[in-house]
Amino acid sequence: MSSLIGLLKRCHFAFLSPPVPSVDAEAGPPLKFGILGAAAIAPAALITPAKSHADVVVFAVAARDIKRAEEYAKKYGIPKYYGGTTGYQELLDDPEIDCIYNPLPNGLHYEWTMKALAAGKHVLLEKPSGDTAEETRRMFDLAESKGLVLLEAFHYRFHPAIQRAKAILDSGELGAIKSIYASLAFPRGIIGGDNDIRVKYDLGGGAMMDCGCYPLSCLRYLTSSSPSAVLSATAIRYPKDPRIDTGTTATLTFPPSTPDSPPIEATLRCDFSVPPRLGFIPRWPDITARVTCERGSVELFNFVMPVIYHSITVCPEGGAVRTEKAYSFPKESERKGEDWWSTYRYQLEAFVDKVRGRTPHMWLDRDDAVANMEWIEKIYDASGLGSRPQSEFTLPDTE
Ligand SMILES: NC(=O)C1=CN([C@@H]2O[C@H](COP(=O)(O)OP(=O)(O)OC[C@H]3O[C@@H](n4cnc5c(N)ncnc54)[C@H](OP(=O)(O)O)[C@@H]3O)[C@@H](O)[C@H]2O)C=CC1
Ligand SMILES: O=C1OC[C@@H](O)[C@H](O)[C@H]1O
Repeated sequence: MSSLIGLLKRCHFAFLSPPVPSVDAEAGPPLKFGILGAAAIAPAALITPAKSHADVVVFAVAARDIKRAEEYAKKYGIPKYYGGTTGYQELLDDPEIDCIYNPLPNGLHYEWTMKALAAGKHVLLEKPSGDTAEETRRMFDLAESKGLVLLEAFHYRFHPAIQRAKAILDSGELGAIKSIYASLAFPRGIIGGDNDIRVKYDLGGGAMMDCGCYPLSCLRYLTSSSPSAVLSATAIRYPKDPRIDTGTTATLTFPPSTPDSPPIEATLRCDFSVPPRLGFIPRWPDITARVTCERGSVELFNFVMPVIYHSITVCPEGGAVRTEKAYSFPKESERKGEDWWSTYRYQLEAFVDKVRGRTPHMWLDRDDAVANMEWIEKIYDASGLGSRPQSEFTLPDTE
């Protein structure tokens, strides 16, 4: 019962009504964020987390349709909105705005991140960072040349749960990693629909892009490396457009985790449309990272949305099985956070720290973002679907 109450409390504060910090009269003006597009993810990923961050104000939103922008701004208490064909650019040109949140479809990440950086704004960029690794390289080149912060929003990495799982692996308690499995798979009907950006090839759709980027990133994080090869990749093709995968399963190898151990065998699974068992029994989402080591195993259930509920099950060979939870960091680590902080709230803390010149508790850098895109492309190559189309956009003064 107490764990159910805990879950409800965490969800309430994380996604509905977070505690609002008191105003610090000494503090300077907060960072002003603008949102590109009236996107479905923005309330969870930025608007609500911002309410509990004293140094953040969601100041403006732009949508292609001004009415939609106005309604969205009103609904979420955003003071300013832009709309129409010039709305996105007007938002970027607003001199009051410091940071841009880019939750546009994947195929538009590159163009609008380049434009945002060119306008001198820091960018929190939704995952996956672009359609190709080349796009990702170019975005980071521009950010670096302008001294701006650019972060691929792999929010799960900022949460204590995944960091605890990695710390267990890194501690050596279980020995070298032998094999690893990571999955983000949803039952049919939760995500998608024929008009969803996820099934639009020209917008960078596909399950490997949308969901698969997480287990890939997770495999890379937990093994502290990138794959050495894709052994196999099988895509379930979307009947209405066979260039789109609604699910992909890939087997990969990773370099050995210790000098005298063999290469790691890895399996990645992603799916946004898992059919019901026997055609009618609904399935649970599979949001798991499972690692088998020389002397035991560790499994993190729900590495993507751990604030709702997660469990870290450690099975040391010959020892007692234990289950850990990590909703916040241990007190002695002096890291910021509360049990109800979502992955997005932890991420926002880090992003603001970086913009303010402080050292964030966790960061994902250029190499990480580029490597993830490279291996997404390699998995698509191996499944026969090929990369999503690279943007044809060129920024007038920089290319
Ligand atoms: N971090 C996370 O947990 C999640 C991240 N994401 C990522 O966020 C991004 C957006 O996802 P989501 O919010 O679900 O998507 P939505 O479809 O809700 O939002 C995308 C936005 O893009 C704008 N847009 C601009 N051009 C187009 C176009 N040609 N077709 C469609 N939309 C267009 C729309 O804005 P307008 O209002 O101007 O019409 C729309 O609001 C993706 O990159 C996705 O991978 C998604 C879900 C979860
Ligand atoms: O980023 C995401 O996280 C969870 C999924 O629901 C979603 O499709 C994806 O875009």
